[in-house]
Amino acid sequence: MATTTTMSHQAIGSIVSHRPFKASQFLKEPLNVPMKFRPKRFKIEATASQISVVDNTFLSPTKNRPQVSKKKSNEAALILIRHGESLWNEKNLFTGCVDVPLTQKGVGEAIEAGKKISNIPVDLIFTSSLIRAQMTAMLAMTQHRRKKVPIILHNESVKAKTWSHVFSEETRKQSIPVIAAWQLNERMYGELQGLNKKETAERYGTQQVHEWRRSYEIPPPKGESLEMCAERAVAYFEDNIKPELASGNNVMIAAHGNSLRSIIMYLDDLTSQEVTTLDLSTGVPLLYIFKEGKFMKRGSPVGPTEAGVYAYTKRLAQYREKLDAASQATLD
Ligand SMILES: O=C(O)[C@@H](CO)OP(=O)(O)O
Repeated sequence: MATTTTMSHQAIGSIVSHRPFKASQFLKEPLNVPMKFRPKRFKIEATASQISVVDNTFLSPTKNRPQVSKKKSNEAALILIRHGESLWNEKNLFTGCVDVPLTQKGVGEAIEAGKKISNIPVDLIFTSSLIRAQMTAMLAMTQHRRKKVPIILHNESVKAKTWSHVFSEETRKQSIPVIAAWQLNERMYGELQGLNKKETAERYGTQQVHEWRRSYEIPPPKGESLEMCAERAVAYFEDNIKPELASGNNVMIAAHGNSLRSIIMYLDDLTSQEVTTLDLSTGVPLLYIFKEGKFMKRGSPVGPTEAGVYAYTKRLAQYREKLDAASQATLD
C-alpha cells in the first residue's frame, strides 16, 4: 500500500461520484469540474444580507420540493448530528464512503439525539447520501414534538421527481424536505476502507495512522485528507445551506465525523492545528445560531427540557412555548 500525498480534485470528484445519486443534476454542474479553491483557514466573509444568490433551483418550491415558507427573521438554528454507531464503527473498521447501516445501539443514539433537539425548530434537513446519516436524521425526527414528516427529495431524474410529487399544499406544509448530498459524505478513506483500525495502527504505527485520521493535510493512502473533504463539504455548505439559514430557515445536518469536522472548522474558524484535536461522538447533536451573518456555537443540548437552550434566543423560547401550548391544548 503506497501513501499518496497528492490527489487531483478531478480524481476525488470521480471517485466520490461513483454513487448512482446524481447531485450534479440538482446542482446543474458536472461533478468532475475542479472544485473551487478554498483558503486553508476559512473565514465567514459575508453578512446575511451580502450572501450571494446561488443555484438553488433544486430547492425551489416549484421544483417538487415541500415548501419551506420564507421567513423574515435574520436568525436561524443550525443543528449538526454525526450519525449513530454503524456496524463498521462497532467492528472498528475504516468506513469512509462505504454505505453501512446503524447498529441497534446507533438506532438508540439517533433516537436520544432526537429527544435532545425535540423542542428546536427544523425546517430543512440535509444529509449525506449514506444510509447511516439518513437513518440518523429520520430516527431523530421521530422524536420531534412538531411531528412534521421528513420527506427525502428524489430529484435524481425527471421521473423520480414527478413520481414523488406531493399534490396537497397542506400536506407539504406538514413536511420537512430532506436533501441528500454526496458532498456531505464521510471522507473517502481510500485503501483503508474495510481495514481494522487497531490492526492498521499495529502495521503502520500509531503516529502514522493518527495523522491519516486526524491531520488536516495528510490524506490516507489514495483517500481524501480532511482538507480535500472540506473543499467539497464546506463548498456545499456555503452554496446550499448557508443561504437557507440566511433566509431564516432552521436546518439540521446529519453527516459524518470528518465531513462535520470540516464544517465545524469553518464555523468555529479553527486552524488546521486546532482541528486535529476535534473528535465527534456518534449521535451527539450540536447547536449553532446563525444571526447577522455569524455563527454562534451553543454546544450540545443536554436534554429537551434544558432551560438554557431556550434562553439562547427569544425565537427558540417562543417556539418551545408554542409547542408547550399545543401539547397542553391536546391534553385539555
Ligand atoms: O471510519 C470512518 O469512516 C471514520 C469515522 O468512523 O473513522 P475515523 O474516526 O478514523 O475518522
